[in-house]
Amino acid sequence: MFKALTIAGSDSGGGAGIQADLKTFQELDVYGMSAITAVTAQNTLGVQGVQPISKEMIAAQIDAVAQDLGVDALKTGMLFSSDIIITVAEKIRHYGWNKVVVDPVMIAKGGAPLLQQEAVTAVKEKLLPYAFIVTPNIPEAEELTGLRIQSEADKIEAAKKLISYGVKNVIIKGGHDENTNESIDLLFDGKDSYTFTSHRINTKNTHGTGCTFSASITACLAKGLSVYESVVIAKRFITAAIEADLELGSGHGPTNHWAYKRKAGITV
Ligand SMILES: Nc1ncnc2c1ncn2[C@@H]1O[C@H](COP(=O)(O)OP(=O)(O)OP(=O)(O)O)[C@@H](O)[C@H]1O
Ligand SMILES: Cc1ncc(CO)c(N)n1
Repeated sequence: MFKALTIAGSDSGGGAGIQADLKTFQELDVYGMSAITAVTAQNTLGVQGVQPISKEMIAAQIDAVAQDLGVDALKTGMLFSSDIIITVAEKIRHYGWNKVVVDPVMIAKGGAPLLQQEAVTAVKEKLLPYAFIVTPNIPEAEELTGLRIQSEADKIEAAKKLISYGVKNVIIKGGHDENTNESIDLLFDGKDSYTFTSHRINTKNTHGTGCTFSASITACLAKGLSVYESVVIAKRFITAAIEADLELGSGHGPTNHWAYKRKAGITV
């Protein structure tokens, strides 16, 4: 039995955040647990409200899981404020967790802020030193490094800068690079870089792609796979989920979390 924890925000619409993470853990045969950092009122059209949870309650959720169930790997998603980031980083340090996936969530697809601007420094200084892998999209990598990313060489430069903050591995996702008909993710382990390429799927239903991708990596790390192997599976999982996207709601619809398992011929 492998167990994974997500420390992230709730998306009432079910396509991103905690809900996407738990669905992904389940599909990859990993027992999922959660510590909710904020509740969002959200659907495919946008974010209608955000209510952060107190840092005491976030700490209590993490302690409850750590002290009874145990954690093989964890991911962080929406953390919203510096206070929450510091609380989470302190718990990661306290429990000595090292399979830590940091998805530096900043802005929802519709443009709503999920991280306060003044909290970016806390992500860099307080959280990234504990990250085994950080999974920014291109705008997030630009914000964290202050660099412009337009080419593969730029991605490597940005990844090197992120490594200098104490992260072990970096994957810069290519979902936002609409200049190509491919979606290219670049993994850098501090020494070598590897690219993971899929054809660009023409759909507006990409709500929660980043959450789903980082949750897949977390589930695979929990099972004991290497970072490279985990990214291979995560890329297959997210590509299948976007290919079989769900036409739900009238905005950016969710991806299909059960597509990967169905594709493998596993039906219940
Ligand atoms: N249109 C697409 N076609 C194929 N793959 C895609 C597409 N959009 C995103 N991806 C893949 O989905 C994963 C997540 O990338 P993306 O850059 O969309 O993350 P994100 O912006 O953090 O997502 P989120 O909307 O959850 O914040 C990556 O593996 C990326 O290559
Ligand atoms: C709660 C939450 N976390 C992350 C994202 C990013 O997709 C979102 N839209 N909502």
